[in-house]
Amino acid sequence: MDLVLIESLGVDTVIGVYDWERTITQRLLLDLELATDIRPAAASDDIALTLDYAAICERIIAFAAEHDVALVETFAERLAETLREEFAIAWLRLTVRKPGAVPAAAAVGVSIQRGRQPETQ
Ligand SMILES: Nc1nc2c(c(=O)[nH]1)N=C([C@H](O)[C@@H](O)CO)CN2
Repeated sequence: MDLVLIESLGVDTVIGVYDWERTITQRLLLDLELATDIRPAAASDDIALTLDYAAICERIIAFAAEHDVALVETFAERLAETLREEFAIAWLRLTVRKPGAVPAAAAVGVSIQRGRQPETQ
């Protein structure tokens, strides 16, 4: 299985369960592993035949700016659904970290996998 990677993408969004969190934006850090067969793009050197990580980052940043939820779980689930609808992603692992939410921890968050993991060839 081939993966397109996005590591530590910083996005700003309104997120949190407490009243004070409804009045500010907070930064989330996202890691994504996106399954796709990279061989057609590699053979032709054509961006149209792979997942364009720049376009996906841009979409994620816009998604974060226009959404407002309480839980990181909700953010992760809705983002994964949106990306799978809009891009040809067979399977993804999405990790959402909320740095500073718990002062004693470097970050807290969730990691989800959605879709069908392609067979390794
Ligand atoms: N499993 C979760 N636990 C908590 C969340 C969350 O989104 N998922 N959120 C909070 C608060 O918003 C916290 O991040 C504020 O510091 C608490 N627990």
